[in-house]
Amino acid sequence: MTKPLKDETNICFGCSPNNPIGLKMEFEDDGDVCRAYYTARPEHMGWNDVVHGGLVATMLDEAMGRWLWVRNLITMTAEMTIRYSKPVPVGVRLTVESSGVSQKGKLIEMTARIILPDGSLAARARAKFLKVGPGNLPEKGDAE
Ligand SMILES: CCCCCCCC(=O)SCCNC(=O)CCNC(=O)[C@H](O)C(C)(C)COP(=O)(O)OP(=O)(O)OC[C@H]1O[C@@H](n2cnc3c(N)ncnc32)[C@H](O)[C@@H]1OP(=O)(O)O
Repeated sequence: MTKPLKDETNICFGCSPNNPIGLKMEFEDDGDVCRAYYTARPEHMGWNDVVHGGLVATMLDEAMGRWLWVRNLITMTAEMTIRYSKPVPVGVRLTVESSGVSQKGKLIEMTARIILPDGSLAARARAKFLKVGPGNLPEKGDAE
């Protein structure tokens, strides 16, 4: 298994509780989906109570990276496309979800989305991750 994410040497900007300026996202696995409930803070704002687009990308990247990490897939983000459909407000409970799409050799395609409290889709990402370590994408429905 990969290094535990709660390890005190983990200072990941997205998920570590040890990074004083990090997002501190907390994920749970729900079958084939990795999910975080996250409320962005005022310091995450671009302007006008809207979360900075780069941090929206970070949340999506983190969700996909996390999905892979807990499945022992050691990867790096190689490409990511984001559709920003609605402004993501600070101070509201967001649902950030990711799932695996496909694998071809070292290339793993992933998807992620941010859902607002009213159930509408605010942003979605498609990304390619390149494997830099062992492991393969589980078949759909495979339990952890
Ligand atoms: C819990 C943890 C959560 C973490 C979430 C955060 C994750 C991150 O943000 S990681 C940081 C951001 N990403 C990076 O810094 C990555 C920087 N890039 C790199 O290090 C390298 O380019 C890396 C590792 C992606 C690929 O390097 P390397 O293995 O040498 O790849 P390379 O030889 O160029 O390509 C391998 C194959 O993949 C293909 N490939 C590479 N990139 C792409 C792409 N974007 N799309 C399609 N194919 C690609 C190449 O064409 C090549 O194919 P083939 O073998 O058929 O010729």
